[in-house]
Amino acid sequence: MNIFVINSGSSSIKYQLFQMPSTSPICVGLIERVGYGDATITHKTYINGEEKLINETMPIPDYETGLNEVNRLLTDPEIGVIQNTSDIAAVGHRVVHGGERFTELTQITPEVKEELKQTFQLAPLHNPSAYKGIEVAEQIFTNATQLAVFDTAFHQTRPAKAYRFALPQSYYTEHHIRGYGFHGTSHKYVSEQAVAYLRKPDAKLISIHLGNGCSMTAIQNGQSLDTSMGFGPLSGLIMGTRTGDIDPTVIFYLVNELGYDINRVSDLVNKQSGMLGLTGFSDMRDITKAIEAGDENARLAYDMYAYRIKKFIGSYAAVLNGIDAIIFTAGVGENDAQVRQLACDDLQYLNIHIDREKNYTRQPGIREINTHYSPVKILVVPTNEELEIANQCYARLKG
Ligand SMILES: Nc1ncnc2c1ncn2[C@@H]1O[C@H](COP(=O)(O)OP(=O)(O)O)[C@@H](O)[C@H]1O
Ligand SMILES: CC(=O)OP(=O)(O)O
Ligand SMILES: [Mg+2]
Repeated sequence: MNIFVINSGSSSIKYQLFQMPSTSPICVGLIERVGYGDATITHKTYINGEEKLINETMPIPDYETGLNEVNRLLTDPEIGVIQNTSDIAAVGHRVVHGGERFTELTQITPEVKEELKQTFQLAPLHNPSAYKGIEVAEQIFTNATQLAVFDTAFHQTRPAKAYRFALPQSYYTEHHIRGYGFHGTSHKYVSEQAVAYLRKPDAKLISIHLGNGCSMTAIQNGQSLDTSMGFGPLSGLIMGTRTGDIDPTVIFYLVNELGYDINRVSDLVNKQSGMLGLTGFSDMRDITKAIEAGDENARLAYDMYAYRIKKFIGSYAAVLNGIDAIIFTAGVGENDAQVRQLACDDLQYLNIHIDREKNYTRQPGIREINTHYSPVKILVVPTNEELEIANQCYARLKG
């Protein structure tokens, strides 16, 4: 059975085609810079043990164009991996925000789509593009079962004391205003990998997902106890273009004193802030280059980014009453040794000892970067949200 997974992000589309139940990827792809004239497609296929790589740069104005390009590559007579789009049994969609309504994997129906539209305001960078991905996939993969896997689902186990806000009761009961938490599919996947690696099902884990969006989760017995993102994917850590935690008084000031309307505030805190606002770059590789070139703003932004992570490590050590392992994952977490170093340095009090040499040595797969005497393990665990989604979809189809 073939399952196709689409992970529509704020400016990227990640996709993978899996042969199930073996979980072998038949094709893995990434489109970056959707919405720009110079979008790039990286499309890899794996057939009979042979890997082929296709790189293309072209204008991709929207998600529909992007997914049609993916369809073209999948079914191309020469390099295609499927003969016909009906060879795909299911399409799994990553949907970032499920609100209170969607707490587990859900088959997409016209009613579900209507309800998904109600979530656009809650995750404006993500849910509209996921919705678009669903609409296009329904047109391309007409015979496939369309399933949605929500980032918020894994965080359903959090206790009320962790997810409730200190607003009057009715804001929760009538308007469902509460913390939801995101990147759940990734936190679930990497924490399960870590549990298997440690051979400790009740491990106390702090999972640190550092991609474009960034979040941290405290996990025990495979369950999320607390997480740094809230009502929408905006709070907590400093991110590529999002502020993370800021004092809400700033927003009153922008509106009342500087005359901003609320859409401008939303654009500012979601799209113009974070590392982009501080340095002019949202990609950590560009920021590292700027630091090497002596850019003081980039240095400060980088220190702020790591400092915020360190503060959450301390906070979640308290939530968990101890730590067995810290997990770094996603684009920055897996690749940026200096961020890991700064976030874990000087935490001896919490029994965290990072090994500089191991940290800076690159290796594929799960790896341990703590010193041999460190009571707390520090792990780099590559995430694979698409594989986690494919596994969940397969389990549902098998009944
Ligand atoms: N070698 C690297 N060094 C530092 N940062 C990297 C490296 N490779 C990727 N990144 C960072 O990873 C980010 C993307 O991570 P990813 O997990 O793919 O995010 P998302 O899924 O949110 O798009 C990029 O913005 C970039 O900052
Ligand atoms: C929820 C979220 O921020 O997702 P991403 O990191 O893919 O932007
Ligand atoms: Mg991501």
